[in-house]
Amino acid sequence: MRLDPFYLIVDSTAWIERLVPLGVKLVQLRIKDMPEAALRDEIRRTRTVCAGAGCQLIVNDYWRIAIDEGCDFVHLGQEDLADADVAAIRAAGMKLGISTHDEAELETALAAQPDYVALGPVYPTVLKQMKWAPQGLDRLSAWRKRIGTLPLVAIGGLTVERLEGVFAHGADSAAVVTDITRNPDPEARTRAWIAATERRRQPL
Ligand SMILES: Cc1ncc(COP(=O)(O)OP(=O)(O)O)c(N)n1
Ligand SMILES: Cc1nc(C(=O)O)sc1CCOP(=O)(O)O
Ligand SMILES: [Mg+2]
Repeated sequence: MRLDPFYLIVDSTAWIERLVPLGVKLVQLRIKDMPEAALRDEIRRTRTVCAGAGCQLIVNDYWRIAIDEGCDFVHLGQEDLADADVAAIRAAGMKLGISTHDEAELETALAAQPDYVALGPVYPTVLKQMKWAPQGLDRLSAWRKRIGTLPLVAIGGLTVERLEGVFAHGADSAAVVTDITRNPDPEARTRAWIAATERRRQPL
């Protein structure tokens, strides 16, 4: 499996309706603290938008709802994974991406036979408080050596200007939130990400 080199992460269908039509091919819906009925509605609407745009949707955290709604890819962190029924995720035919922040987490993730692993935060992030110091680029290279050809996602503090560094150190895909959503012109910044990753993009 190949991941698009530009991995957008947003917290609403509204963002997805706004940015996916620009040419985004890989997006994660990462919603926190929403009542279940509203969450289901967001996932359902996002799924429709992504299907129409030929964009791979990855649902963060809510693997049960993702199964119910016929989604085909979920992302889980280590705590999510500990509570999840990976066999049920697989039985539903879903792909699974897993977060890692240190070697022990990487071993736990690999034991679940994921479809990608994410390493973060590569750079400092302002999105959420992290208990890990920034990993740095050499850590990406170490992950690349350890995981062979398994897709590797870099996340945390990424910007257009930092892309070449993460790809040169072994990342297949670069995940981003605030460089786009807190940019004064999110559409222009999305186009800049698409352009900067164009030569690494392959048709889905
Ligand atoms: C691509 C990607 N990498 C890492 C994360 C973080 O997942 P997690 O550690 O479960 O934290 P939350 O995002 O759920 O707060 C991610 N979502 N996506
Ligand atoms: C959601 C998330 N997970 C991370 C991890 O390291 O697991 S870093 C992160 C935040 C990414 O946002 P930004 O691109 O704004 O830094
Ligand atoms: Mg999570």
